[in-house]
Amino acid sequence: MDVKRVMVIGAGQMGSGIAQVCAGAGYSVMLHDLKEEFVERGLGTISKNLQRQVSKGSLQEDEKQEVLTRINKSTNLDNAKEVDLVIEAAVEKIEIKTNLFASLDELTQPHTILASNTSSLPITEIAAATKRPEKVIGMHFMNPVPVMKLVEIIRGLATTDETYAVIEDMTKKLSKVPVEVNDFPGFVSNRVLMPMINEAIYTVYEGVAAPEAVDEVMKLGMNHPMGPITLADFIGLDTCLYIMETLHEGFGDNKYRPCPLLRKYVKAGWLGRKSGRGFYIYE
Ligand SMILES: CC(=O)CC(=O)SCCNC(=O)CCNC(=O)[C@H](O)C(C)(C)COP(=O)(O)OP(=O)(O)OC[C@H]1O[C@@H](n2cnc3c(N)ncnc32)[C@H](O)[C@@H]1OP(=O)(O)O
Ligand SMILES: NC(=O)C1=CN([C@@H]2O[C@H](COP(=O)(O)OP(=O)(O)OC[C@H]3O[C@@H](n4cnc5c(N)ncnc54)[C@H](OP(=O)(O)O)[C@@H]3O)[C@@H](O)[C@H]2O)C=CC1
Repeated sequence: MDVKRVMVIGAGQMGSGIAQVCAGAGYSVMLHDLKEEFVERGLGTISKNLQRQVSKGSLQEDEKQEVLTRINKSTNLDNAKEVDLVIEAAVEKIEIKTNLFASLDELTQPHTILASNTSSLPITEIAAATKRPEKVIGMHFMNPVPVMKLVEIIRGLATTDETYAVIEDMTKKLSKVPVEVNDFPGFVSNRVLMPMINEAIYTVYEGVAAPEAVDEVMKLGMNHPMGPITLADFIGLDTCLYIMETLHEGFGDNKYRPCPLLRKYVKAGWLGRKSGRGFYIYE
């Protein structure tokens, strides 16, 4: 099957990045969110990123316009009937994803592949909400999508080799590197990354060091491009908490208990960079 038309669900930081790289690689993209203002915000981010490339001379102005014209707006899920692939990048909540996938299964054509950009949730459970589990797969991009090379591809229990091959091929067409992993909580990326971030938040919670000091230790001592507290703010503290909850529940192991300070910040609406405040304050 040849993918030509893609719907990206969720115009947040991940969905807008995914839409940008798909349109940049020549795919026709529909960017979908619940409200027009969210889609507009996502398009604004894409336009800003492309403009940065124009300013640096790595993209021509007419190429930027071409990329933008390949992205259409959607606030009606019925539009999914027009596409060959859906990439879902809504919030990291299992009930939101299973509801979306059940609706998409009804709305889309039989050949359409349904992919989720989930960070940690079981692909097999998302697939079970549909009557086409063989065409459901995890396609996990990294943030910021236009920059990061990895796409972790996750097979659910019923995902066929054919579905895998289509997604692997598309990942390469997006100039990304696919890595295949199995369906266990947090897959590989967040099973390794998120406990480190959670532990870094514990060091702040327990008064071992200030956020700035924790970040400096990991940047200068371990050569990480961003310290773990800055990275948590960058990912979104809500997303970090949901991933820790998935690991905790999925493995039943106390070593994955989310730090109470992380919970407190999310309850306060301090979600990190995207809400203007997390461990740090953003203008
Ligand atoms: C939670 C999950 O499920 C999985 C995840 O995604 S976990 C998060 C994974 N991501 C990371 O770990 C990111 C860690 N941070 C980094 O790698 C770097 O800090 C960074 C790439 C984000 C920025 O790099 P930097 O060297 O500090 O900044 P800068 O020099 O300004 O940017 C480097 C390039 O990235 C681009 N860039 C930076 N931020 C960007 C953004 N948000 N969107 C698009 N492009 C961006 C810049 O335009 C620049 O592009 P060129 O090379 O073409 O000039
Ligand atoms: N942040 C990261 O670093 C990474 C995140 N991911 C995963 O990508 C997904 C999205 O994360 P991210 O982009 O950071 O989150 P954001 O909060 O930035 O964006 C999510 C978007 O999805 C919208 N949305 C929520 N529910 C629905 C729905 N039912 N239908 C359509 N749109 C909906 C939200 O709208 P509203 O604001 O109204 O809720 C919001 O605009 C999550 O599953 C996350 O785990 C994967 C890799 C990295």
